[in-house]
Amino acid sequence: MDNPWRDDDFSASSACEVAPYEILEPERLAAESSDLQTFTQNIAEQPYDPESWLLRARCLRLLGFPELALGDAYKARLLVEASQEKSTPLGKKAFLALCDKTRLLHETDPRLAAWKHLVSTTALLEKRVVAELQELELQVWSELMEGLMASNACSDYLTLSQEAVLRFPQDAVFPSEVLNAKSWFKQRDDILREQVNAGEMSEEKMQATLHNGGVYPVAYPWMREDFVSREDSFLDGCKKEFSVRSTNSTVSRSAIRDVDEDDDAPSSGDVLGAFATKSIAPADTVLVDSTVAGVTSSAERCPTCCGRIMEEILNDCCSVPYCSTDCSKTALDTFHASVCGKDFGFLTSAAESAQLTTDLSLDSVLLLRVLALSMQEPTLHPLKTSLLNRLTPTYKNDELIIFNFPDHIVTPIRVLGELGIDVFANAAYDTWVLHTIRCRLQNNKHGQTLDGFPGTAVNPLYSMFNHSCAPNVDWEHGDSNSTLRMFALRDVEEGEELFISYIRPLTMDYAERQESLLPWLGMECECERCKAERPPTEA
Ligand SMILES: C[S@@+](CC[C@H](N)C(=O)[O-])C[C@H]1O[C@@H](n2cnc3c(N)ncnc32)[C@H](O)[C@@H]1O
Repeated sequence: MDNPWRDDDFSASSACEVAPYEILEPERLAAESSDLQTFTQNIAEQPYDPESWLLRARCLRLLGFPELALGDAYKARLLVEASQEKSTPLGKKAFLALCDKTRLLHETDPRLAAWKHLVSTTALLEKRVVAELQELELQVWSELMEGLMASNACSDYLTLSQEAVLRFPQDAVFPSEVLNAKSWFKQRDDILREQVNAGEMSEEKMQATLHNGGVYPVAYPWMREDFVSREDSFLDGCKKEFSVRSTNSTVSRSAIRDVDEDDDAPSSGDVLGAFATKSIAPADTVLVDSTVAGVTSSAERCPTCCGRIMEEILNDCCSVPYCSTDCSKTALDTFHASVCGKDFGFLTSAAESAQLTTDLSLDSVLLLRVLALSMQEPTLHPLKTSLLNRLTPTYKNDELIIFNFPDHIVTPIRVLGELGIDVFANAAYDTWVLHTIRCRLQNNKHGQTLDGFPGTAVNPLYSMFNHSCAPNVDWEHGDSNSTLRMFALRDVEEGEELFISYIRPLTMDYAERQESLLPWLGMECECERCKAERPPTEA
């Protein structure tokens, strides 16, 4: 966020259905984006001052990024609550930060000169800060509610406003927030119920929509170019990975998203795909791809490959069992050191009750794995580490990415804390980084059910395959682990792009396929079958 703001293709993530976001007028935008840099700088200098986080939260919401505003407002809340207790190291640091700031302001701001006597002794200063904290706390809760509204998190808004009324019974405003939230929730419930009754929406989707908010996945305007697209060196490295795993395929630039029909030039954009390097016969293996980050609902499977553990293999450091010496070594080399001895029971016990591969509790365990992997490449920014650097999100997307406060703000911040990352002082794991990681995972992970246990995984080479509604490749994995075998569905010629299908069943008609694919593609499917079936008005 301390990088200069890229004005060119800035779009907001806010998608509030009750008060749609409007991009600020240029002058206001310039002022807020400059404030954003100032607040970011203030946070870098004094990360434990809750007020700086609150100010930046407000600024981020006004700029159209409520999911980030909520991250900052939640950090402000944690700091306020800790400093009210003062018993923890965090509380002491936060209280001290506020005391220092208050004293300095009274010493240097001419408008406060007349009030200097109010902070002239330590006891007076502390009394003043305690009063400021009460005021700050109310502002933080109000900001959280604003953020929840702007991120469409109607259900969380209702819960938080009800909590606010209990926590601040004297406050005159919070009861009206509850009324607002209830009326919004009912309105949403009625609209969705009508869609279910009309057969336009499944009951399952209705419940997810009712209880979750959503934001547009966007490239944040302060992101460096190499966070938005991958360098050529990545392509070279990925070609080498293919050459180890496959005798008949490689990765190269794909023209799948080049919608300009007259342009015959190879794609210059950052869109890659898998290609046959020789002819491939039906059922022949294209490649075998082991998972780098796979999780299941069972705590009893191998942490590395999600396989069954027939004979327990242990490392020297702790009693976590693996299914093989390869897996125990991979764990040590790539992620285990970051989690060893730490308690993530709150995540794994939630995941154990997952019924579907899309359960958000599985996503949280996957996020933990990905963070643990990135921490073992400490010299790189998390978004540049070997797994995350390869994954692309879909930014040009009219479809919202699910967002809710417990799963996407509270849990990730707790996970980072358990991993030993100071979420206040370590900007490398700021909320925009976490949210970008989520968008990348969302676009590249796949569901897996092993021996009846639902799970989710990212397989590094599989994630390079584009989609076609008439695929020439399919993939399978047994119950034994998350390793995927990709195989040809028909004769494939040398040089042909290799496509899998992201959706099932492929018997769906054109419109149904587009709807199912939108979350992944963010545009109409550009495969040959869809191009041929596209209704003439849209061609
Ligand atoms: C799993 S990734 C595939 C590899 C990706 N092309 C890359 O460069 O890393 C999925 C993304 O590829 C693009 N894509 C794949 N199939 C597509 C299709 N049929 N039409 C348009 N875009 C497609 C979309 O941007 C999608 O979000």
